[in-house]
Amino acid sequence: MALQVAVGVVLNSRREILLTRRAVEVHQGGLWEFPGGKLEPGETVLEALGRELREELGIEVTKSTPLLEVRHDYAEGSVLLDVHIVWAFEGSPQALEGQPMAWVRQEALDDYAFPAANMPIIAALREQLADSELSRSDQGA
Ligand SMILES: Nc1nc2c([nH]c(=O)n2[C@@H]2O[C@H](COP(=O)(O)OP(=O)(O)OP(=O)(O)O)[C@@H](O)[C@H]2O)c(=O)[nH]1
Ligand SMILES: [Mg+2]
Repeated sequence: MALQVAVGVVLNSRREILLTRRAVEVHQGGLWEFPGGKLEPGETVLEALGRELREELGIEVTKSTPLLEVRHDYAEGSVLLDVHIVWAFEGSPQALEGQPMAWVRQEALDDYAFPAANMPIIAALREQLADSELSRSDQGA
């Protein structure tokens, strides 16, 4: 069975994307990722997302929407990434686990090295952001 993982694409008011870098010694170490982590027994994806972002960044998610689910088979085992866009949160994100952190514009995501499972996330995110920009300009925002 695939390891279930809750993943958050956290956006700020400038529509920049929060990336953190995985520690060198862990699975997919040294690569950039979206914050998140494994579901604990009995937890829903949204509960896990809230807990992981609280633990890793010290923020409270106040608005999120599902983006996509990605299954990927690594040599070490399969993961099922349940990815949500975090449109709003309380608090100011800090790298509480000492991980490097960066706010990155969508156009600059190609400059960062991600785990292989993340490629479809970035494609879906770009579509979603393009759609939300269109609806924002429709509303004169
Ligand atoms: N958080 C996160 N995990 C990802 C991403 N892409 C990806 O393949 N993964 C994989 O998902 C798995 C679980 O993520 P994790 O290591 O963050 O889990 P966690 O926070 O619960 O870790 P812990 O065991 O240190 O508590 C890892 O095997 C990781 O390589 C991503 O963008 N974000
Ligand atoms: Mg994690």
